[in-house]
Amino acid sequence: MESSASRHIILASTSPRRRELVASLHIPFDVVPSHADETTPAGWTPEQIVTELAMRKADAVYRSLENCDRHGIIVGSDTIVVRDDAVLGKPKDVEEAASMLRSLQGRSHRVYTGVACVDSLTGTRRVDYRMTLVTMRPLGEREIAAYASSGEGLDKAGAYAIQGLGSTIVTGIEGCYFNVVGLPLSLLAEMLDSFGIAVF
Ligand SMILES: Cc1cn([C@H]2C[C@H](O)[C@@H](COP(=O)(O)OP(=O)(O)OP(=O)(O)O)O2)c(=O)[nH]c1=O
Repeated sequence: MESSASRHIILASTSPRRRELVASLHIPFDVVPSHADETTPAGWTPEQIVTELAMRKADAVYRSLENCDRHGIIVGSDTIVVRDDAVLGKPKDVEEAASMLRSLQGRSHRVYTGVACVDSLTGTRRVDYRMTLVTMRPLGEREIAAYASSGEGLDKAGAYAIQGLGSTIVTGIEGCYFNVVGLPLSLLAEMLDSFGIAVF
């Protein structure tokens, strides 16, 4: 069996943000969306949720590529927003987006992203996560309604995008910015290094 995958990433994601972030590493990559089931049992901790879902996404692609000659490190990732003990995923509509924003404004919350890497040749796997603390300024009802209906947060955990118009409502972060956007690049680089792939 060959020891490690070639210098190539297979991104198990439909997210255009993750694609852009991986591109910034200048490592050749391609994208294979995973469509893994993203439900988890009640009572799981944020760390459990993001590490399990990141691995589910990478593993679904690993299994779909069996007996195929595409090789590389398969990368799966999952992001959630946690307010007190409530886990916020992506809102289902503008109304739910508004209610998420109402609960996040004027305070801090945590953003967790899990990252899983699976070597397509050996099946060797690793998973880890990062957490970033994000503070949002107070928002009035009119602002909440206007931002929610802009649609920017509809496909994002917590119903906002720090990298977009959401940048104007976030007043501070503690931790990795890229973790909030969906892929902590310093963690990914560390994990790739452990598979023998140096970023530079
Ligand atoms: C909080 C926040 C989240 N997000 C995004 C990152 C993730 O793409 C998304 C959370 O959904 P995920 O389920 O983690 O990912 P996804 O469905 O977009 O893509 P895939 O599962 O195919 O990889 O929210 C931002 O882009 N900006 C932000 O500020």
